[in-house]
Amino acid sequence: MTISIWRYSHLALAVSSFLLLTLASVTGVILAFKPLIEKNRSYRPDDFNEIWLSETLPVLRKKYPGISELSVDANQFILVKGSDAKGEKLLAYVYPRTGRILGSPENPSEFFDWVTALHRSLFLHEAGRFFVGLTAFLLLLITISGTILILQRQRGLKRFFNTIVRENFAQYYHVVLGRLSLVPIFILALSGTYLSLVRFELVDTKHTSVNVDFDAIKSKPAARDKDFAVFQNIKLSDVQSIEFPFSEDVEDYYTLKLNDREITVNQITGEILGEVKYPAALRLTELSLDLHTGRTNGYWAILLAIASGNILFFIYSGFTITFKRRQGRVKNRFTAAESEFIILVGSENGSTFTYANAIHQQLISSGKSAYVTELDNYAVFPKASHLIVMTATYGLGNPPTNALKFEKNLKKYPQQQPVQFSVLGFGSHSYPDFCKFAYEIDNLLGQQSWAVPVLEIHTVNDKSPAEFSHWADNWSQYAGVGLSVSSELITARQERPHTLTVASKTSISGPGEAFLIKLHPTTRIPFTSGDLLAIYPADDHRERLYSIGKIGNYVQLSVKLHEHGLGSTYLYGLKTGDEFQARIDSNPHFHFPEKPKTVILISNGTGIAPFLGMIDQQVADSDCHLYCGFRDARSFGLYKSVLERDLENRKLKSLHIAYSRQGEKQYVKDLLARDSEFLAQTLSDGGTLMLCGSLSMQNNVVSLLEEICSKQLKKNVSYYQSRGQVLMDCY
Ligand SMILES: Cc1cc2nc3c(=O)[nH]c(=O)nc-3n(C[C@H](O)[C@H](O)[C@H](O)COP(=O)(O)O)c2cc1C
Repeated sequence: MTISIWRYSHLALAVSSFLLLTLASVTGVILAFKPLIEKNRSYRPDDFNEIWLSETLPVLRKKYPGISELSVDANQFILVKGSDAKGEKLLAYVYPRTGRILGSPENPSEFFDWVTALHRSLFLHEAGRFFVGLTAFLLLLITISGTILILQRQRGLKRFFNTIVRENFAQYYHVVLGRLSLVPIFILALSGTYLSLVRFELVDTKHTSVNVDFDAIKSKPAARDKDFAVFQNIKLSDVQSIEFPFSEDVEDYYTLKLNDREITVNQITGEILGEVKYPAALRLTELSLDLHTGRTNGYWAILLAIASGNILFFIYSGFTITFKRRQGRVKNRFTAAESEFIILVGSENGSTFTYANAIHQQLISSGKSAYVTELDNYAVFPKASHLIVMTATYGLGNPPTNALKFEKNLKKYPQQQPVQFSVLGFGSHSYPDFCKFAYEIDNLLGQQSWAVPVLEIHTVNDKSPAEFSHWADNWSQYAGVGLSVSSELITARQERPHTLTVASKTSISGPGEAFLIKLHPTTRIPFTSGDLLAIYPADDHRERLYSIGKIGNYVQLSVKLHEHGLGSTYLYGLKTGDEFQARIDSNPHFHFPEKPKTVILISNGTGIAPFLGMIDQQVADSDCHLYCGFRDARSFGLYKSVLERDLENRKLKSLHIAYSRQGEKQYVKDLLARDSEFLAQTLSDGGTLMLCGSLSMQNNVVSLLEEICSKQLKKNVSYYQSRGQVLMDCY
């Protein structure tokens, strides 16, 4: 069953029972102190477990000839009733071996009686008892659904006690304490439910008393009571109560109510006159009482008090979690049908809605029609020009509960006009399948004919505001929609702290061609290949990002000159020795693997830029392969000599080039299809694939990889993406 059903059941049960549960828990905590206070009076003989009836009954009867009854209470205090040697009323706790009086029973505490009545029946008699019983049963179901939720969260029994990822205080302690108090709460709930069933006679605990055949009672052979075999074989610890013979007449006998049966004993001969075993249900009732009240064991009583206290905490933390989840819900001003910007959210605990709402509000305040909804509400959006998907990942890289139907709906409702999309994954590196569901959605959208990627997928680790604002900056640039920088979540990032000097630049004959530009940071800045250079060509808010190849200590960019291109025209206009202000952003998700196995670099066009740096940073005999696509041999010419040298130096193990406008007219995807077995082997051996270039190349390559992975590895690409084995930085 899916996580949602269990979660909703857990919540529904908690909602329906929380008032009574609060009352039962508060009174439960108080009542747990009752046995502790009672046990504090020490009338329990130290050798309680060692005393045989033959060692105590004759002594007591001799000392108190008028004794009528002996009972052993839950505290293992021995109470005798009747009259003493002087004929006075006897009601006292005694030491059973000597009959010495230890103390008298105190009047029951009015306070505890009051709390007990409240706990058992809410002072509402039978109706109250029914509701209390029902609450115990609901608690049992809450415990079961809670256990299943923990099992799902921890991905199985083996990892049940593994570390819990701390999302927030309420969530963390709800699970941590839930795991610890699971057993006592389960026992409390089960025993409480059972006792209610007994109370309403839905469980049959009746038993018949022993039938004594008076005609068969013998008065011979007489024996001394201390020699009775039956007394020599029963310990005081097995006894609930004993009725003494009323007189010395042979027809009066002992009645022994033991823990598991009742027997009657001839007082002259010691012969057993009759025996009745209690039904299992009655024994279970006693056990339930012991377990539910902690009356027989002080440590258990303390544990019950803690568990009851925990229930109160679960009520608080459970509702806090639910409240947080609901907090993020959205109020839309526009309908889905009239909105240009559609924001789809996949969220389990609501935090992703906070980010979606921030973007929604900014779009609305800049005069756009925007609509936020859950991923499952995906449909045809007739006016949409932009689709933003923000989604969390749960469990084994699964969708959150409000995104389960998305894939089906996506196939069912193709958009009728081109829609630009961008996917932002929310996740945590504490889980092995980092943002896996977001990768899946990005790949799925990439395969839709109407969907036009605006940006490479971005991810946000542990709700990092910096990563979120990085995406927001990029999206706003590429989608051409200004997002106000006043939002708390989206920080303005137009700082240009780094000064760079142009060290060299290659020449081209005109727009459409690519050039290499080498820049030298004037101060020492830690950076590496795959990081990004942000420039502000018009000295305003407009930012252009370029992927860096680190060559020695130089920042090398490979740039295609676009006619009227803001960034490329600016960069091509720079001369050797010129200085300008920019910013180098670390881009760790696209760094060369630290402990590389086989690494396959895949690019088209100027996407080769970071790879030139990565290859340059290798040592000889590295297991690094480059698959790159160009229009023709001329466009490859810019990189030819460097790559041939890298091959010679064995920094690059193999080079595969596809020309799209020359010879066989191949794309990089065709080369990869040819070497599909090598790709599959690399992934299954833990190697890495890195993609840089155009988003359309990325889409083609991802669909090919999807095919290779499902056929040869029986996995989705997103599986490898979420494990950092398929890295992409496309634009
Ligand atoms: C039980 C649980 C399982 C999670 N599983 C994953 C996971 O497999 N991969 C991942 O990247 N993040 C995982 N996360 C992290 C969430 O996706 C991340 O915290 C996200 O920001 C939560 O968004 P939400 O509050 O909108 O649901 C998990 C979080 C929890 C509590």
